[in-house]
Amino acid sequence: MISFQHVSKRYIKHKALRDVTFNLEKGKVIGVVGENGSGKSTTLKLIAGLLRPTSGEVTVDDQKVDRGISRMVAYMSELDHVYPFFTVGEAVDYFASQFNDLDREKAEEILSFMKLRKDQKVKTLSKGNKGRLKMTITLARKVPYILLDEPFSGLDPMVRNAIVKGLIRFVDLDAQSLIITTHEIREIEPVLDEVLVIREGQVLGHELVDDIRSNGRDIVGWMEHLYEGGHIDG
Ligand SMILES: Nc1ncnc2c1ncn2[C@@H]1O[C@H](COP(=O)(O)OP(=O)(O)OP(=O)(O)O)[C@@H](O)[C@H]1O
Repeated sequence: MISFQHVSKRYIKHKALRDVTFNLEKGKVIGVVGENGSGKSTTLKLIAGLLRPTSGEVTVDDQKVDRGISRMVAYMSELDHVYPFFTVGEAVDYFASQFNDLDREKAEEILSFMKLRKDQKVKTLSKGNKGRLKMTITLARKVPYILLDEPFSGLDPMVRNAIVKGLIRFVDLDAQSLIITTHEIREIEPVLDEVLVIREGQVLGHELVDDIRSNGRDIVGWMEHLYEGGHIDG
């Protein structure tokens, strides 16, 4: 379980998260959604141990997050982090040398699903294909928590649905959780178990998708309702 207890994060002047408390259970696909600048990436970076909370505590499976957390958490950032002169195959080899939990067989399977060739140079890949490569490298790691920050940016809408479904195929929900920040709520809705809505650094809503549906709403309808009410919990 991932747990935030009264977590605040301040960047020099700006308070990106304000006294946030929530738990994310294991074995689920969780969407972290909200407007630009609401604090979604900051939340993921705190789980990945790339940032430290200004106050409060973040734990993963009861372990306080520190640098060693990379054994439990695979994080895919929004930014380019793959050396441009590598081929796709070399990029996979490089990350396999950095993370001994990277499953090469699975990486090959995902590359072929993503329609990437191992001899392609990273610098020649389109933005969408770079995104696919980053997703491949992250999803191929055998860790309990996989974090994807805006994985669909740059992907054309025609393939987005297929990629969303593929994501699930490559996650072992008996042993792994997938946590995704996204603005593409409608595309991701079919695979989500749980949604966490962040607004201006606070938790605006946190609900199981089944519970949202049993109230006769879809996620977008539920979010509209939340934003209208301006209800803050957590
Ligand atoms: N390194 C930084 N230094 C200063 N301010 C930052 C830094 N990173 C983020 N912020 C600010 O913190 C707030 C939350 O940023 P964050 O990136 O977590 O939002 P987000 O919800 O992921 O946004 P988006 O949907 O645009 O990616 C924003 O106001 C942002 O400008």
